[in-house]
Amino acid sequence: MAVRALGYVGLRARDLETWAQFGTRLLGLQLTERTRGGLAFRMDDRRQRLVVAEAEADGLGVLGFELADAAALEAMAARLEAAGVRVRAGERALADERRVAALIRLEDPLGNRLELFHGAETTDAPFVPGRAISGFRTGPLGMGHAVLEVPALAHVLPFYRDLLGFRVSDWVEHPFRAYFLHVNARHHSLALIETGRAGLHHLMVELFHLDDVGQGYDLALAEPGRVATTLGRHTNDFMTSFYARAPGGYLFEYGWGGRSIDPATWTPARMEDGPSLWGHERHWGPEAMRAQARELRLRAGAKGLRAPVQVVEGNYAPARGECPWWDRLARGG
Ligand SMILES: Cc1ccc(O)c(O)c1CC[C@@H]1C(=O)CC[C@]2(C)C(=O)CC[C@@H]12
Ligand SMILES: [Fe+2]
Repeated sequence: MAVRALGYVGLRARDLETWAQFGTRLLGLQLTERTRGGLAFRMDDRRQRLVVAEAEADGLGVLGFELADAAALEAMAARLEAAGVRVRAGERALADERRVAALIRLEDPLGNRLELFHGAETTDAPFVPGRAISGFRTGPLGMGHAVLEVPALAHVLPFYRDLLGFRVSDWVEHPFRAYFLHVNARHHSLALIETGRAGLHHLMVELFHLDDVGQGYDLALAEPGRVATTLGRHTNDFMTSFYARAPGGYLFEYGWGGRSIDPATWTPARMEDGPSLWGHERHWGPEAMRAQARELRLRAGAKGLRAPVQVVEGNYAPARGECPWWDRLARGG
């Protein structure tokens, strides 16, 4: 019955052309369709991962959460209805448009549209990215994560946690309140930040290679106002990322190196070390960055005393036999 992954996302945009450029040239998505007053993008072997519909206002259209099969979907629909949530069957035409076998439609307590589905269509046609990237880390981890701004956590958290079955990875109390929720080995597929507003804060997509993120950062830096934060690494999911302003006001987090958790043994904990090991500073442009350098140096020094992030063979740590001193000192070989 449980939600397995963030399967797809629908956005609403006033200017499709600008979005098409952003999606392909910066993010590296494959634009597959420009019809029905909208855009469709691929990220992997799925026929479709992101759709952008032409609309009066920019923002979130729908979050598509994936369940295992028809039985799981049916059980979830029954559970939601029993709890008093209005659930509508997705029409055949909508399922076709989403390229899934079946779906149900509902709204979260804030009115954000959700679709629960199973049976996403895949294709053997190769993924052709919009710029030269190695590819997106998806599969069982889903397409990435979504972060929603909420006026009050108390009105929304019980819905996702207790009804839809999302599990808490960790939470923050200062300087803002936020909850990070998982449904698979991705540290969070959904997060809720209490800002007093309602809406989409950001979407995160994860790349296979750090170079994809670094080159994306270079491209974003070349456009005035595109970069919202500097490159940085998060304390909770270890994601190395930067945030880009998408056309429409919300952000896209472009990341690499996120940890995989084991949901069976994970224990939720309060985050105490701030959002980032380093970086993720508000980006002001080159002039202001130079002026801010002293403060950044001090902050980097303070953060540098922290314990290292999880050591993963061949990734954060050299592979066995590759670096003798590491084998001796860190591995105790
Ligand atoms: C804290 C955190 C951990 C992992 C994430 O994937 C993630 O997006 C975050 C949120 C980071 C951070 C925030 O919560 C407040 C608003 C911030 C400062 C931004 O404007 C960009 C980064 C955001
Ligand atoms: Fe994020």
